[in-house]
Amino acid sequence: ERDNVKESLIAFLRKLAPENFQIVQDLNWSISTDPCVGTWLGVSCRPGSRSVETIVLEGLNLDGSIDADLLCQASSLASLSLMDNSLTGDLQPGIAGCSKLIKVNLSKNRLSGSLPSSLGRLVKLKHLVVSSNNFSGDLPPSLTKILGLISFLADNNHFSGSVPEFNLTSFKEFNISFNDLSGPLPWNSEKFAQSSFLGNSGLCGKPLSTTCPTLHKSKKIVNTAVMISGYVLLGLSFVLLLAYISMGKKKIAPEAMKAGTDRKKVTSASGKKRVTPYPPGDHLVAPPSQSATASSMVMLQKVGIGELCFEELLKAPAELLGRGRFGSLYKVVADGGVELAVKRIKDWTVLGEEFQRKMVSMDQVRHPNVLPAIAFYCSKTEKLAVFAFQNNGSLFNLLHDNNKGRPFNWSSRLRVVAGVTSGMSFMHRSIIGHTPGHGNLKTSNILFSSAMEPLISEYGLRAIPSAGSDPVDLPFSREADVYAMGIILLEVLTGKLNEGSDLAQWVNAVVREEWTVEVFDRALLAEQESEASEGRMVRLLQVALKCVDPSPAARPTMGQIATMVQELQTAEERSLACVT
Ligand SMILES: Nc1ncnc2c1ncn2[C@@H]1O[C@H](COP(=O)(O)OP(=O)(O)OP(=O)(O)O)[C@@H](O)[C@H]1O
Repeated sequence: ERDNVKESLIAFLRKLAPENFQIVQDLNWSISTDPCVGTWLGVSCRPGSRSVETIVLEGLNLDGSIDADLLCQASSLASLSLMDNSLTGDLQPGIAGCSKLIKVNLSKNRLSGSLPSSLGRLVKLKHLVVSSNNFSGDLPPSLTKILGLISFLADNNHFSGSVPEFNLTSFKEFNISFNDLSGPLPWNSEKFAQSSFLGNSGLCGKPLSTTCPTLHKSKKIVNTAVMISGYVLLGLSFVLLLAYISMGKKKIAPEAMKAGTDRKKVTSASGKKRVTPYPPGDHLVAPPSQSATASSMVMLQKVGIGELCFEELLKAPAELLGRGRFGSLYKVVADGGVELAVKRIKDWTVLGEEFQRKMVSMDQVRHPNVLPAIAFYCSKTEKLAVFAFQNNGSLFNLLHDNNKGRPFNWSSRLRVVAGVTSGMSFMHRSIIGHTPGHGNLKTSNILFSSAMEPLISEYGLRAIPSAGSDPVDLPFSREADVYAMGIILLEVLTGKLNEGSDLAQWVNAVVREEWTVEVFDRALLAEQESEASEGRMVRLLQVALKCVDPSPAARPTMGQIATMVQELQTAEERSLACVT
C-alpha cells in the first residue's frame, strides 16, 4: 500500500482505541512494513495485489469510534468486521467512500445515531450486519436500492418508523427483531421465521400473527376491529380449551387419576402401552382466563412439521419425562408422528420479554454441539421451549444406565467431551442476552443426536435471578459452568455417579494418596493397550481437577479447557491412525 493509505489506516486504528496507546504496536501496524506481507494483524490483501482487501478487528475491547473517511482511504476494502467491541459514536456518511465493500459487520458494539443513507451507494454490498448496537432512527430506504444485498441483520437496536420496501425474494438472512419498528412488513417476509421480526410492537403482516389493518379506515374503526378480533380469539380459545378439557377427562385413565400427579405410561386392559394426556392439576396450559392463542407459539426453525400450534401441542399424546429444578419435560408426539421434547419452564419470575429475547438470540448462535430450540411459547404464566426429541438418550444414560450393553470406550469418551467443551466454549464466547452461561450443566443435559454427536441441551433457559433472589440454590456463572464441566469430566473418567460434590472430594483424596489409576473406570483401564493413552487419561484428570478447584478464580476458562481437550483428542486420533 502507498504510505498515505498506511498512515490513514494507522490513524483509523488509533481512533478505534484512543486510550490504548499500545494497540498499533500490538497489532504490528507500521508505516515501515507492508500490510500485504502478513505482518499487519487483522489485515489481508487480495492475492497478487498490493492493496488492503479485508480488515477484521473482532473482540479486541476497542472502545473508540469509527472514522470512515480515514478507513476509506483504503479504497479496495471489500470486507470489514469490527464486531464484538465497545465502539461508540455513529456510522459516518463517509463510509460510502469504501465503494468496493461487500461485507460489513459492526454487530455487538455501542454504536448509535441513525444509519447514513449514503449506504445505498455501496452497490457491491451483500452483507450488512449492525445487530446489537444502539442505532436509532429510520432504516434508510436507500438500502433497498442495493440489488445484491442478501443479508441484512439489524436486530436489537432502537430503529423506529416503517420498514423500507425491501424485496426479500433473494435475501438469505434478514432480521429486524427487537427494535421499535412499525407498519407492514416488506414483500415476501413470510419466507423468514417470526423470530426475524419479533419484539417490534407495531409491525404487522405475515409471518407475524398481527394482520395489517386495511387502508382507508379511520384509526378508531381499526382499533375497534382489533378489540373485536381480540374478543373473538379469546372466545375461541376458551371454546377450544373447554373441548380439550372434556376430551382430556374422557381420555384420562383411572389408573392415572389414582396415581395423582404421577402420570407416565399407562397399560390398558389389552396390555398395550398408551400415553395419557396431562392429568388435572398438571396441565401444560394456563387456566382459561389467562389462556393464550395459537398465534403466540413462535417457530424458530422451519422443520418438517409446518407451523406448530399451541392447541395442537396440548392435544397431542404426551409423557412426562422428568420434573427438574427448572421445570418439567414432556415428550410430545406432534402431527405426523414427529417427536418433540417440550420443556415447561418453572420460573415465573422471568419477564416474557427477557425470555423471548433470549430464545431469539440463542437461535442466532448456532454450534453443532448445542441443541437449538425449534419453537417457543410465551404467555404471562407459561413459558415453553420446544426441542427435537433425541432418541439416543443422554450422557448420563450412557455412563450410568448400564448403557444397554453398548461399549463406551476411551476414544469415544474423548470425542464426546471434545464436542461438549467446544460447544460450551463457543457459547461462553457468544453474548446471549445477559446470560452468564448454562447454569445447569450435567450429564443428563448432554444428549446424543442420531449420529451420536453430543448435544448440549437447555442452554439459555435458566433465568437471571432478579436482585439477588435466586430460588434455586445453584450458582449461575461461567465459573460455575466450569465446575460443572469438571464434574462431567470426572464422571466420564471414573464411570462413577456424582452425588452432591462427593465425586470431586473422592477423586482428590485418591490422587493425594497417589493411587491415581485407581480412580479410572475399570472398563477404561481394561481397554488400555498403550501407555500413551493412559497418560492422556491422567492429563484429562488433571484438567478436571483444575475445573473443580474450590476457588472460582483459580479455575481455567471454558476456552482453555476446550483447547486442552482438543489437543488430547488430536494426539489420541494420531495414535489410533498409527495403530491401524
Ligand atoms: N430433547 C430431548 N430429547 C430426549 N430426551 C431429552 C431431551 N431433553 C431432555 N431429555 C431427557 O429427559 C429427561 C428429563 O429431562 P429434564 O430436563 O426434566 O431433567 P433434568 O435435566 O434432570 O432436569 P433440570 O434440567 O430441570 O434440572 C432427562 O433424562 C433428559 O436427559
